Parts: sequence; structure tokens; C-alpha cells
Amino acid sequence: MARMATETRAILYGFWLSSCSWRVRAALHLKDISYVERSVDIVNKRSQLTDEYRVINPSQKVPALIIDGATIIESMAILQYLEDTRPKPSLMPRTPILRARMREICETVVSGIQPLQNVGLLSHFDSTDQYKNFTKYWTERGLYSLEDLLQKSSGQFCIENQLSMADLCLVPQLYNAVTRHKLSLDKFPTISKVYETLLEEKTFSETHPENIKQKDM
Ligand SMILES: O=C(O)/C=C/C(=O)CC(=O)CC(=O)O
Repeated sequence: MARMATETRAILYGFWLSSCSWRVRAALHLKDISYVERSVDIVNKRSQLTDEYRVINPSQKVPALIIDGATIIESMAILQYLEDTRPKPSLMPRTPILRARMREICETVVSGIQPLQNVGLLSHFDSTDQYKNFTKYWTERGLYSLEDLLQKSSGQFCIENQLSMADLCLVPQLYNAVTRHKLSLDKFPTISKVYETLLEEKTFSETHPENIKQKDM
């Protein structure tokens, strides 16, 4: 905790494998906010469950962001705070209907997919296969919705040609779907196209979990 008091940059408590941490990491990068990341191993050490971390985040999850003298938890609350306090470049599309389209995509990922494939669920199933079938079912259902949504709204990115919160939610979830859950995107051509384009963007390539993993080791 003593280190917190002397650190002038924002502090992101996250984990390389955490999709919600990647959303925030990408926003910090896009908005060029100086920060340092502290790793909370949510998989092997289960460090999120310690009393020390609970002081930082009572939900005992990542991410948490310390910025402007405040601690903010929950990735979507963090993204909105960053947008409100550092509006340029904006993570919000320019019209109400495009912002509604963006929120449809965010909700589909944040409520409809992510919590139903969280690694923390594994211990609540009788077998790993049961967990895998469950996560595959809900992730694929979400991907079918996202394919339809992106057919309506996408340009090179989720919402036309401007990076938005929808992209920050989409990319980490697709990384999980493809890399962790071994799902194919063959049935989702619009998602695949947008995903490939987004992975080339520095916002995602420079905040990619594989880079963060190296720093953690
Ligand atoms: O399941 C837990 O105990 C903790 C999970 C997290 O901290 C991360 C999370 O919920 C979502 C993610 O993968 O980013």
C-alpha cells in the first residue's frame, strides 16, 4: 500500500488473461494515459481473494484502476470515467443511435458472454467437460447475436470506422473464444473481418495479453 501513495501514474490492477482488464488497458493506451500495471493472478495464486486485495476491490475481481486519487472498479465504470474525464479521443460514437448500437454490442459481451465463461466458474462444475460445454454454448449464442449486430453497424470497426467501447469489449472476448475456448469464427464472417482489422490496431497489439504475460514473468 505504501507504493500506492508514491505512484503518480494511474495504477491498473489486472491480469494478463483477464478480458475485462484488457478492455481497460486498451482504453488507457488509446487515450494515452500513463499507467503502471500490477498483476493480480486470478487463476493460479487466486490473489484476488486475499484480504490485501479486498481493500482495493471489494468484489475481489480485476480490474481496478487507481486514478485521480480514486479507486474505480468494474471495467465499464472505468471506461465511462476515462471517457468523462479525458474525452479525446472519444470512445463514443457521434449520434444517439450509433451509441445505442455500441451499447447493444457491449451488453452482449459484458452480460451475455463474459460472465458465462469466466474461469472462476470452473470449480462449480462436476467436470471440466461440463464447464467447457456450458461456456461453448453461451459464447456461441453470443457470437450469433454479435454477427447480426455487426452486420448492421460495422465499418472497419464495430461501429462504422471509429474505435469505441464496443471494440474494447469485442476484441478481448474473441481472444478468449478463439484461444482459450478453441472456438472457430468460420461461421461469423463479419466478426472475423472486424476482429482481424482490430488486432492490427496498436490499441490492441500493444496491450495484447501475450505481451503482458511476458512482463509478468
Ligand atoms: O472469478 C474470480 O474469482 C475472479 C475473476 C476476475 O477477477 C476476472 C473477471 O471476472 C473477468 C475477466 O476475466 O476479466
